[in-house]
Amino acid sequence: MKVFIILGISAAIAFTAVFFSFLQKGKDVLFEESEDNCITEAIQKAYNMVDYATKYALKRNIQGKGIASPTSLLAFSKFPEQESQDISQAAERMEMSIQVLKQKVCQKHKRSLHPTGKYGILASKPFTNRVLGFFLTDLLSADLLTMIANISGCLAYMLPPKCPNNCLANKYQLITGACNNREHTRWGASNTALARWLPPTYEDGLSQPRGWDSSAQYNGVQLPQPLKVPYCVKYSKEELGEELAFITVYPGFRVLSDCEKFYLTLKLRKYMFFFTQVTTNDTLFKGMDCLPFYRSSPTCGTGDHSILFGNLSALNPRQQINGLTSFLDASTVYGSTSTVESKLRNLTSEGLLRVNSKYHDNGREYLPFTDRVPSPCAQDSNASEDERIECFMAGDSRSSEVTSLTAMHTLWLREHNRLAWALKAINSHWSAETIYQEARKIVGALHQIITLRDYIPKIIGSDAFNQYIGLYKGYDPTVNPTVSNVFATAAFRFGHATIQPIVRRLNAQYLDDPELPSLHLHEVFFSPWRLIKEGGLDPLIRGLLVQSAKLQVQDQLMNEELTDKLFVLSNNGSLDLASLNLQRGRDHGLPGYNDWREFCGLPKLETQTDLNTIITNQKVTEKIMELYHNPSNIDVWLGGLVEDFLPGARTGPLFACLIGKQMKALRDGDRFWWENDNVFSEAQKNELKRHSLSRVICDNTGISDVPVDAFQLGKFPQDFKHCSNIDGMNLEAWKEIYQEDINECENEINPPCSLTAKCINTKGSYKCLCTEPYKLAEDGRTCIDTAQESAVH
Ligand code: HEM
Repeated sequence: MKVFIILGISAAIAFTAVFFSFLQKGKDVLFEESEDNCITEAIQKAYNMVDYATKYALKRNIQGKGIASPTSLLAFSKFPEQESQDISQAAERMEMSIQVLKQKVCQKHKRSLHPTGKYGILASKPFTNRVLGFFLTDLLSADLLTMIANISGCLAYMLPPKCPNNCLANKYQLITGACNNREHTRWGASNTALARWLPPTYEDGLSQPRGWDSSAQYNGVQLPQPLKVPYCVKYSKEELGEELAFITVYPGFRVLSDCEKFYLTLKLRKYMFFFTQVTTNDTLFKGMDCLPFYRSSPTCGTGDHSILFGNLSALNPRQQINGLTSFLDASTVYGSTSTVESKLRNLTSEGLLRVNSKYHDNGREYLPFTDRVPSPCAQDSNASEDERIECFMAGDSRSSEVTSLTAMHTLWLREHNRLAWALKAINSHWSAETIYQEARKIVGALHQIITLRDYIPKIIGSDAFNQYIGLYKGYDPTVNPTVSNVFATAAFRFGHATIQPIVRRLNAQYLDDPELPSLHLHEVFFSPWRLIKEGGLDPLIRGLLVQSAKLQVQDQLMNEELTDKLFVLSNNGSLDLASLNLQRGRDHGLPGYNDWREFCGLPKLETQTDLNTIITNQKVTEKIMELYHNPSNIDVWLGGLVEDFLPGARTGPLFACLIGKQMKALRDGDRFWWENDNVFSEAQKNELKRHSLSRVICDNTGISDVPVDAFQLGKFPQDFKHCSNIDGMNLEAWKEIYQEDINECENEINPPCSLTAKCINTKGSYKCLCTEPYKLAEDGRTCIDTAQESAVH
């Protein structure tokens, strides 16, 4: 005992000495370097700015009084949960410190500029001759740099997560998606950087978006302002329908939400408003100098502050955080962090998700309301002041963005609870945790099946599906499933061209209902009250089943509802989804259209004639060339969107390639993919395959007739089937044969182990153990002396 006390005291002394020397060193570094208070002031200033912005600016934006502006609504739908906020804030503090230090004239420390210096190397792409200021590592000591990293909290988020190695963690995906890959534990996890398939193109090589510097030239010309781009895609004519049902849009929406969400960066940096100046001709945005645009938050250790985490050769340009898990694991239903998950779960029930305690839909559940009140969702103008209907809460904060999307979120909440009840009925001995996890696992598998089997082939066509995705050959731990930046920021936003501007609500005969007239899209933005007070889920879902998705025509890509009226709840401003998409691509440093075509092995397009080989509508190519002058300058979202479709597809070759490659990575790099060995039993897999979105609708709404394939547009009644004829899974395959465990060791009459061995009971069996120097004999029940045994031999 004494030994331990002495050791303890020595350790304490040693620790204190190290601790104080560290503090002293830190103090020296901070205060000696900053006799003129230059550095400490700069850091302090940066921190104050970030903390102020976090506390007030964003909050004010989100919780303003009166009718919410489009920007507040966008902010609300992208508002990060606490854990993600902490990470974003750490990264912001770090980046802001560096920015302030860069701007601050620390003459005493400032060395001569490096005309071809370290930034010069970076700036070679595309601005070799730009002098971007003195290099910061020349100015700050390594100790101080590490200290800034530490103080900001960034270092902590760069360490690999600890992976639990217990039975539960091996059976069910962690809520954050971490540890799915045992070696690369952060692959696909929430709150990590989006993957880069091509190096980013920032103007300064690190973080400045293309087009920020209005004098910068690309292939001899300036890039067009994003607000000019709706000119190429916007239209206001009557709708053209296509042969897919409008509901096709919503799995897409779900996939995206499963995959990524960007956090708002703080409204501080001057290039917040980069390239969104409104020109005098923009009648739509009259009276506004610029459209607000929040940059996506950087991840720790990238962008301006990457210099802190390595030498120059390892410089790390700005990367963006993905707040959700990358995996198709239904994180839109369950959340991507344990904090959100525990808000969504009903922890006192048998594995259920929480439901709305105030409102019901003909006896069926609604999503619970958000706890971030008052939320910015629109209110019924006929309702009294105190009868507020807040935004809903789901695994993804965008669940209230459009009423039809809310309906789909609600459908999956109900499916989880339906499964949980059914599993409990089959396996009464299961704990609440097992029921919750098993139901979650099934819902995750259904998301995977519906996405990959029923949805993606219709989007990229069967040829591209076979080329880029193909048959499943098993889990490949070398594949990184992390969602790529180009997928999130460009390719998967093809969906914005498939949105109908009208939302229909239909009665049980699938006819327009005079009580529930059709609505314009802008009338259903952030309006959960419409769901609750205007007929619930069923009329909306019927509308999605018989209304066609919008046909994508090259000169009619995005309706005015999305370009002129995005998130408009009153006349206090507007957003435009087309320019947001473009700006986002530049904010994320996406290379241009031709770079991505080359990445996919598609020929580079040099001239308008080349463009016309893949975009048959010449008026469109003319407009594009008028804006961009050179095909290489085209922003990838626009270029990919206007390409002619592949046969049987809803995208052209570029987006088919990018979506296909992403889907393959999401499938092959997922250890918990439903088809992987030992994730489900063979019997369970066979049952899962029988299920479909149509069945989910039948089981969770009052709708009695549906098409067999919910995505294929059909006419009622001839193309519809009664729900009793729609196939679905039989949960008996999840029945666990439970036998009460018999403790064999208690059998005194016929003891399983000899008297020399110790008997240990195990589930369904027993073990006989011997202690040294004895070992178990071949009969498995007697202990023999090893010394005697070797003497005999
Ligand atoms: C009425 C329907 C829709 C509306 C109002 C809508 C609106 C938005 C908005 C405002 C953003 C954020 C823009 C930014 O600041 O960068 C966004 C992002 C995105 N949208 Fe849509 N969208 C809709 C449907 C879809 C569909 C059908 C798809 C795909 C099939 C899709 C794919 C994406 C993707 C991949 C992102 C980026 C990821 C994210 O921010 O979560 N959207 N959408």
